[in-house]
Amino acid sequence: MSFEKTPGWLDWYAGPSRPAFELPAGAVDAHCHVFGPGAAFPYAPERKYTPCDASKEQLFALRDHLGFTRNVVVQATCHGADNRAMVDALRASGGRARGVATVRPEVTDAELRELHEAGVRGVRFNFVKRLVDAAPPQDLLDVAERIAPLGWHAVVYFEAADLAELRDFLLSIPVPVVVDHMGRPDVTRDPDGPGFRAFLDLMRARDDIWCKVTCPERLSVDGPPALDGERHAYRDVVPFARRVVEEFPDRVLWGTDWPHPNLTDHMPDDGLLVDFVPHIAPTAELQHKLLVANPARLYWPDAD
Ligand SMILES: O=C(O)c1cc(C(=O)O)oc(=O)c1
Repeated sequence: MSFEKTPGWLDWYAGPSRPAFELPAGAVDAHCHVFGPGAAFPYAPERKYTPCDASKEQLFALRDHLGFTRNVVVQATCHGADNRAMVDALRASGGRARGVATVRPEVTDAELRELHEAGVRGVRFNFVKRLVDAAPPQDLLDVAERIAPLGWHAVVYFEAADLAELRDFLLSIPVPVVVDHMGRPDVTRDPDGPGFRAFLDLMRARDDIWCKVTCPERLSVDGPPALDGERHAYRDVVPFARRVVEEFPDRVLWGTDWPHPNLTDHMPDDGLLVDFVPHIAPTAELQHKLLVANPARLYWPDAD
């Protein structure tokens, strides 16, 4: 099957630079995706965008180029609940990738076990309206009950404006919760103001809520973008991410978000994106927790 990508959609950046920041040994890119290729793994009929292809081989090449050891491949919404492309990447990784799946309430226990055996350790609940038609909360809670015995967690993606409405639901999820992209704060606001305080309060409400301090390229309003050798990209996002890293050093994760779905303004150089890390995690200890120890605890708890 051949697909035509959504107009205005930018392809991922080929030939990224090597980061100036040297990643610690064992670093995990804890948020990235594969797209298709569409000819082998067709995009879902219910998708809200059609991406360019971004294969597992290209993901693994980026991992090696940037200096990561492992990946967490998160099911992208363009594949709906068809996890085959993501699972194919996990199986090809030789144990160097774990996954987060999207499942429907009717998923069988045998299917969940098969996903587990492939390396899946979580499910994704998405509330971003431009990406999905959100499932009824009770369906999601039923799924969460089903995955609890497997030791999985729920990855949730929502907009800051929807947090007040979602808060009680999020707090009722009976497994650990990982919030994508800091709950998408409005970085033109004060990081000490009510909007981001509501997010930090959510993190404080349970000690098993984690946060991905990811996607500065999506959240930034005044850049400058991680392009053309820029060493201080996305400065407006730094106070938000750093706040989370410093208050919750043992519950933060970082990832590239490659291949950066739905960017229409600019496409970051992933090498320069890695150089964002020391701005938000300024000490070697914080960097090690963020990039190595935390993702290892969540995704490879049995590894030595
Ligand atoms: O903000 C986005 O557009 C976005 C989309 C997806 C997805 O389509 O799965 O995943 C992300 O992490 C971010």
